[in-house]
Amino acid sequence: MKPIGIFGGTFDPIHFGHLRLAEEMAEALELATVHFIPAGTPPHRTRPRTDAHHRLQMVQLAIAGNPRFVLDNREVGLPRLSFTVETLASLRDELGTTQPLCLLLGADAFLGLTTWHRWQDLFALAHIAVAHRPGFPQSTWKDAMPEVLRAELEARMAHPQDLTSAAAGLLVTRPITALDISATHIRDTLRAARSPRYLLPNVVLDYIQANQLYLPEN
Ligand SMILES: Nc1ncnc2c1ncn2[C@@H]1O[C@H](COP(=O)(O)OP(=O)(O)OP(=O)(O)O)[C@@H](O)[C@H]1O
Ligand SMILES: O=C(O)c1ccc[n+]([C@@H]2O[C@H](COP(=O)([O-])O)[C@@H](O)[C@H]2O)c1
Repeated sequence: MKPIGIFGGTFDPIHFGHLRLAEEMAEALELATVHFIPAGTPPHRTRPRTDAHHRLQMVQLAIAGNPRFVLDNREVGLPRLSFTVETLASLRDELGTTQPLCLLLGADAFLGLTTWHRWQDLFALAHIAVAHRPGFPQSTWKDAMPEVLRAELEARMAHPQDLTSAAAGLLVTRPITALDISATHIRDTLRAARSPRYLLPNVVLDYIQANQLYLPEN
């Protein structure tokens, strides 16, 4: 059974770094689908400045036309913090115990994994696939990673083709096209009244402009 990719993010706004990660991981790991799950109230950072309905809409516009990409709004409706372990548990309840699930993370998110709520339980619910990200070269991961996470990496390291052999519990790391794009940079660019064109899809930029998001005073 092909794995289903789970890709959570604040997506404030979604950009080509996110979309290439999802596309290249879907191809390399032969994912059936990738579920984009915008965070409601993320546990680890200040509340996103942009309303969830705008972030959902921008993801919807960005992934339209890609038959493998799906928008999943289960986190934004939550009246509380959205913890990934709970999101994966709810997906597991829906999809059954045998369906391989694969949580997609950029390297920066992976390096912070031990700070996540019940992080060690994540491996019982899904595989984890880590994409390289500019600024976080793999040669520095070992030093940047707590010893407990390094032990998990060594014990669980697998190849993409192994992900169909179990429903959860394996770790893969993949180089992807290095795009040094961040939502922070896009927000800063817009607030400075400069153009972020070609860092994100035109439909998303059109939406941002039509809805006057990321203005200098916001
Ligand atoms: N350019 C990129 N290359 C690889 N992974 C990325 C890239 N941008 C984001 N990601 C990954 O996508 C996921 C969601 O990221 P997020 O929505 O926080 O985007 P961001 O650009 O890092 O945002 P911000 O600048 O607001 O922190 C995370 O796992 C993150 O590591
Ligand atoms: O569950 C947690 O404790 C947890 C802590 C930090 C981040 N996450 C999730 O990781 C994903 C990427 O986060 P971010 O900040 O890079 O957008 C997003 O889905 C967050 O909800 C989850």
